[in-house]
Amino acid sequence: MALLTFEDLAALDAGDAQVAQFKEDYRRQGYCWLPSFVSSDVVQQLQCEAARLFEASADNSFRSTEDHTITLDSPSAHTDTATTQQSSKCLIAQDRLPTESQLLRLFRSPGLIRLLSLIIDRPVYCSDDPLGGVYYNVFEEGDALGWHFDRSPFFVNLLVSLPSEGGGGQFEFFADGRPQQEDADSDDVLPPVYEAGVARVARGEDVSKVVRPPLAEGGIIIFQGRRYMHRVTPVVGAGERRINAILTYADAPGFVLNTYTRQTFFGR
Ligand SMILES: O=C(O)CCC(=O)C(=O)O
Ligand SMILES: [Fe+2]
Repeated sequence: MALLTFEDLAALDAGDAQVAQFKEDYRRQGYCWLPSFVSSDVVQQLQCEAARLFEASADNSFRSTEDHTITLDSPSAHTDTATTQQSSKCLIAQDRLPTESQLLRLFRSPGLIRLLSLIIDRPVYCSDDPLGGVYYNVFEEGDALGWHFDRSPFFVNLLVSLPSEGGGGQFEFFADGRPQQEDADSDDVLPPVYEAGVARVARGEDVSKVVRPPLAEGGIIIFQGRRYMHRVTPVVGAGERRINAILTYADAPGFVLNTYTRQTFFGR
């Protein structure tokens, strides 16, 4: 596929073959990949910005370390301990970004919002959360995201800086998507047969359908995180770092995080 920059993509129309391909990828394989979404200059600016914020003050980021189930609940006495997952990472909240940040500009750009709406086939709006609208994730040695299903239907993830070869920090997902639920309220319940399958993957017993999309710095992955179980493998090696930015969009204006989520991931 020819590499399309942000400017090329922002100009695409609903009837464009490229948009149809992204839509089809997203629907059929659970994700679509926009390589080189931002130019290498912008990638470098974002790398510098994130590193500067991260290193300038411990107050600029918050480290969360959690044990959780694959549906992101707290493990209880009834949880199969072999499927309990560990996640740890540091987040740099949106309110720590300088007003002139390219990441803020990208997050709010009408071109990206329009493109997303076309790909996922419904209107999307920027999250209004002052901390969790758009934020950097920093994974250092030993950090990872355990296997999980997201609470929100999709995520938009810009890869800013990847560890070197062999340094881990790989995004992986289980190719069997969870069956679509008729009843939106039952969304957190996994059908028993399906649950047995994902438990084998979460226990590391079955990797036959684990997919590792080839991601690269500067690209964006739009992923159906509530339908497909996914993880980020541990970062391996002193000094290795993985930095990505999550851009949060909602199906209605005015979305904000609840107090619990803000406390857990941003510490305030
Ligand atoms: O950073 C990634 O590749 C995955 C992020 C993710 O799973 C999440 O934010 O829920
Ligand atoms: Fe996720």
